[in-house]
Parts: sequence; structure tokens; C-alpha cells
Amino acid sequence: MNVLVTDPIADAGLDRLREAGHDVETAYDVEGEALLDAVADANALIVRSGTEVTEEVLAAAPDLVIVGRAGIGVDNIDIDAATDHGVIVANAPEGNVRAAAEHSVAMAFATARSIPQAHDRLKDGEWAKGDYLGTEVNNKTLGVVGFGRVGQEVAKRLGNLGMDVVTFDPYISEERAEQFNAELVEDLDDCLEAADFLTIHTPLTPETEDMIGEEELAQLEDGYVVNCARGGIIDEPALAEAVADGILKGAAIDVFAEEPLPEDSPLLDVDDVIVTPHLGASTEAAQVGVATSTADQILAAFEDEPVVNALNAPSVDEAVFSRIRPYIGLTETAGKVAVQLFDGRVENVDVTYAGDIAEEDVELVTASALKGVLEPLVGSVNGVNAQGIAENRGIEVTETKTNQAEDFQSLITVEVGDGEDSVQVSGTQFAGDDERIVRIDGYRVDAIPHGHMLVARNEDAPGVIGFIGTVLGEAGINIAGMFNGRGTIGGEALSVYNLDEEPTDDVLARLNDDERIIETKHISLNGA
Ligand SMILES: NC(=O)C1=CN([C@@H]2O[C@H](COP(=O)(O)OP(=O)(O)OC[C@H]3O[C@@H](n4cnc5c(N)ncnc54)[C@H](O)[C@@H]3O)[C@@H](O)[C@H]2O)C=CC1
Ligand SMILES: O=C(O)C(=O)COP(=O)(O)O
Repeated sequence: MNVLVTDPIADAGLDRLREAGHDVETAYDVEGEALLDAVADANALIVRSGTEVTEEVLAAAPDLVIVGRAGIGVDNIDIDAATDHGVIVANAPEGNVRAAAEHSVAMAFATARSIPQAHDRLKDGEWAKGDYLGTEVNNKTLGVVGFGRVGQEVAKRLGNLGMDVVTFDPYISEERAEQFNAELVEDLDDCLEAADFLTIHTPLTPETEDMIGEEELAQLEDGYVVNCARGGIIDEPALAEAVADGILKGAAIDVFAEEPLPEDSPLLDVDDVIVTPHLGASTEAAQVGVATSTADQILAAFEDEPVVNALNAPSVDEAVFSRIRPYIGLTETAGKVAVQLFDGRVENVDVTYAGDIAEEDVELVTASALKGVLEPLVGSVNGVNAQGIAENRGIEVTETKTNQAEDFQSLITVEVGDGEDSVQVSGTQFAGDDERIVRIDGYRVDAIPHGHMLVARNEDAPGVIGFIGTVLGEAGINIAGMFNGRGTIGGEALSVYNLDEEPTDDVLARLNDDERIIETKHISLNGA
């Protein structure tokens, strides 16, 4: 497989991919047409914050399976577009958390003690001792906006250095805040009022964009602001002005609305705003951590294993995956059989899980049923885009769980219908990877789903099966296996044939012309 890396990541990640036999190409700083050319044959793309992964980039990469973000923030990746293209987006949410937290703490101290300013002057030969009277963090209040992984680590560290911590995060519980000795406040205003130091740790979202503007900064009077989260959350001109006018004592900023090099940012012109070029994640340990984690996500995606940090695909842990794995292919097959037997326009897909499988997290299995149903209709479908494609086509998807699995340990039934008619196909998995279709529309069968199949509904009368065999034989089509299921004796029967070749339209017409045959259908499971 081809892995394209467009932002620098640690060798440990690149080596892991190469050792697994993949071609890894690095193309740092490519953009525009060059990026579109570079992704053309990529199966995986690895980025940090430097590459914009747009709809255009995704459209230029028809073989792309996964975008790996070697870090946390994914605001540079169009996840909805990736989902539409069936491309997994996975980040590495753990590796750089401590690095970002430590940088935030370092920046808080650096602004509170004017370290960069004093450093510059001393290097210029000036002993400016009298100009700097700093602020201690001890006995001050830290306001943390966004109490996720990084926010919590910052709270822990600065809490241990004598600060009281208040936090504003509408999506966490009071208990969570208490675990870190932080007081959860209801409004951003309460946080701003209380804080001497404000530190931002939210993602950049439509909700957080420009969340801190002139009014908010005014409430922090005489305080300090630290932003090592994302540019765009704080209004840069408002912050520059608040610091320049002495409303705030200082600000420490690692991230900018425009990167790299925020040439037009007024923050660069204000002495008491100290800046670093998006260095929060730049430690050796963090870079090894995110690079190896990203490589692992990519290897998992290539192997059809669960991508644990996938942001747009159902994901389960290894233990659950090993239990549901046998049912993923089976359920896709049941979906493929059902949709080929169904004559109407598919309006609903119902997947029923019976027996042991009903105890599991089956989101991935349902996605595979949808893949089976939808792929013959719309082309490339996978666990990432299956639900979205179903939604776009107005197909209602339901999951039912029951402990009634007849004599089977687990039985999965995929039903496709249009509100009036429907087709049901049930499958099970016997020991040793032995997949079977065991019910079609309630008829008991025992069919090995494979290659070309013929499903016939016919009168349960002497000679019908012989007739079908003769017609196939005359056409030179070998029957590899045959399974007959019937309702009542002399009533209707359903038989399933595994064929070595595809039956021609003529063969199907000959069979369907016989009055004892209600209908025959060719099912293709090539690749299954
Ligand atoms: N400067 C750098 O190099 C680095 C920057 N980051 C950035 O730091 C930020 C935090 O990362 P994590 O802690 O891992 O993310 P996280 O997802 O663990 O935490 C984010 C928190 O923000 C909260 N939040 C979301 N919307 C909010 C709102 N409107 N108001 C208040 N809180 C809100 C969420 O509930 C969540 O608890 C991200 O923007 C990430 O990209 C992370 C690592 C390095
Ligand atoms: O992980 C994040 O969110 C970061 O901001 C780190 O960005 P980077 O990987 O250094 O471009």
C-alpha cells in the first residue's frame, strides 16, 4: 500500500509502516496541484496541522482508505467530505497531551515573568532588571476553558503550583471537574470574572470560533491569557488591543488564525504578547507517541481491523472486535443476497441479531449489512459512509436484538423491503469460519454463500429439481452444491444452487418459462 506523509512526523512512525511492507513517501510542504498529484495513488495520508485536507484533496485520491492525523486537532480536515468519500479519519489523541499541557504551563510562566522580553534585552546587552515586576501564579485563579485531556492536565499541574482552578466546559460533569480539584462554572462569564489567568483548551468549532472577543477580554482585567489550543478561538485584533491598552497584563499565544507565519496578525506587534510557532506538540516523546499511534491506525485500516481512534467510523475495542469479526462478512453477504432477491426499491433495511451476537456492540456489523445491500446499488460503500449513504437515499435502517436464535448460537437476519414487500435472509456461522445462509424468506436452507448462486422458488412437485438440473446441464453449467427447502409437502419450495459458472439470461428465461417454477434469480457473490 502507498502511504503519503505531507507533514513531518517522527521516524518511528515511518519505520513502523515500512517494516510492515508499505511504501512510504514523504512530501512535506506540498500544496495546491502538487498535493492533488501526490495523493492520486495514496492509500493512506498522514498529516499534522500543516495540510488542509479538503474535499478537493479527497476527490483527487480515489484509493484513499484513511487520513491519519498525527496529533489531536482535526479542524484542518473536512471530515464530512471524508465520510462521503468513505475515507476514515483517525487522530492520535493521547501522544501529545502532556506536551501541550507543559507548553501551556511554560507559556503561563513566560508571560507572567516576561521571560522572552527580558531575554531579548539581555541578549541585546541591556540589564533591564528594573523593568520587570512579574506575577506569581501562587494563590491566583486559573480559568480553564475546555476541560478535556489537555485542559485537565494543565489544571493538575497549575493546581499543584498553588492555583485555584475554575473551568467552563458545558460538556463535562461536575464530578469530572472535582476529580481535578476544579470548580465547574455554568457560564463563560463566571470563568472570566474569576480568572487571573485564562487558558484555552477547546477544539476550534463553529461554536468556539471567536468565543473570546473584546467583551470577554475586558472581564479579565489585569489578567493573562494563554492559548495553546487553536487560532480563531480568540479574536486576535481584540486581544492585541487589550494587551496594548494595558487591560490585560499579557498574553501567550502558540496558535494563530493564519498559519504558518501569521504575517498580518496584530499580535506580533505587541510587546507583551509572547508567541511561539505552534510548538505545543513539539517534544520528542509526543512526536514519537503520535507518529507510532498514527502508524498503528493506518496498519489497522489496511488490515480491516478496528481503527480505534476513527472519528467517522464505528469503532470497537479489540476484544469486542474478535467476537463480532466472524459476522461481518456473513452479514454483508446476507445483505447482498437479500438485495438481489428483492424486486422493489429498497426503503428499509432491518438487521436482527439473535442469540450471543445480540449481546455485542453491532454497529460495525450493521454497517456491513448496509454495505452488502447498498454496494450493488451505488458502488463503493464501506463502514465509514454506509450510514450516510443510506440516510441520503432515505433508507430507514433498524437494528433489532433478541435472545431467540432457534437452534443457533447466533443468527443474523437482514431484511430489505419497501414497506409492502420484503425479503429476509438469515445467516449463521458454524465453527471454523463456516458461513451458512440458513433461511431465505422463512424457508430453511443450508447454503454456502459463494460465487454464482441460483435461487429458485418452485412448486414442490416431482421432476422440478431434475428439470432445473437438466437446463443447467444443457447450458454447460456445473452444479457445485444444491440445497432444497420447502414449506408444506406439495406446496411451494425454495432451492439454492451453487454454480460454477454464471447462468445466462437464456438459461434463466428457460427456467422461468416453466409453469412449475415461480421464479428463479441469479445471485452473484463474486468476491464473497
Ligand atoms: N498547540 C498544540 O500544539 C496543541 C494543541 N492542541 C489543541 O488543544 C485543544 C484541546 O485538545 P484536547 O484536550 O485533546 O481535546 P479534548 O477533546 O479532550 O477536550 C476539548 C474540551 O473542550 C470542550 N469544549 C468543546 N466545546 C466547548 C465550548 N464551546 N466551550 C467550552 N468547552 C468546550 C469539550 O467538552 C472538551 O472537554 C484542541 O484544540 C487541540 O487541537 C492539542 C495538542 C497540541
Ligand atoms: O495535536 C494538535 O492538535 C496540535 O495542534 C499539534 O499540531 P502539530 O501536530 O504540531 O501540527
